[in-house]
Amino acid sequence: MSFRVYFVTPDGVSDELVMAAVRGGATAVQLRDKHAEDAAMIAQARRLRALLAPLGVPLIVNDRLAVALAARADGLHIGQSDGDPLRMRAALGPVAILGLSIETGAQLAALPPGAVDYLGVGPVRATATKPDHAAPLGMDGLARIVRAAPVPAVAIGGVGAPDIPALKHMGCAGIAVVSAIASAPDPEAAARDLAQTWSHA
Ligand SMILES: Cc1ncc(COP(=O)(O)OP(=O)(O)O)c(N)n1
Ligand SMILES: Cc1nc(C(=O)O)sc1CCOP(=O)(O)O
Ligand SMILES: [Mg+2]
Repeated sequence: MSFRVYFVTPDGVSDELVMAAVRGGATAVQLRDKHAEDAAMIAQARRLRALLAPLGVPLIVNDRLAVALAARADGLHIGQSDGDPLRMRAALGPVAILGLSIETGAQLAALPPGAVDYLGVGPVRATATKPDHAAPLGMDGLARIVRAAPVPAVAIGGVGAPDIPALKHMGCAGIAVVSAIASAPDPEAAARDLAQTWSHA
């Protein structure tokens, strides 16, 4: 799996927007909707999985283990207060992709060995997309965590194309973005710009 351009969806995302991001070059998709009913999220995750699987693009579900299981998603992303990673791993099985948010060096130090496949590290900067975000790490704080990470780490929170060279060179496996794609006038072109910038960095 490649996390180079990891599209994290805004609430209420359309299937069309997700597919535009993937046409542009998004390599992974996280269905994140903080307000949808479980049933609606399961239905959308099933549709997206059917569209994305033939393209080799994994679908990760944010927060909701039951949705990930019901939709046979490729994986689940959890935060520090979303449950025990070891319990999630046991429920998902060994093949599923499990991601965990890391906001501090102390959280990284407490990571149970072997529990998760990747880390989402952030926020790099303050972002209106997640009003309850932790204190921004800045590039230096991010680099300290990324360099110590035992599994691939993606940068999240207020990041965009201009950050890519620095993030790639510090060792990030990719960038996870909402607004850099979803709020762009042309989401497909924005995803293409992120993917090409990553390739050339
Ligand atoms: C790739 C990635 N990294 C971090 C997060 C944030 O997860 P969390 O801290 O659980 O916050 P919410 O997204 O649930 O608001 C993420 N979703 N994806
Ligand atoms: C979903 C999410 N998690 C974050 C974290 O720091 O864990 S920041 C964030 C929102 C990222 O959106 P944008 O790319 O628009 O800044
Ligand atoms: Mg969460």
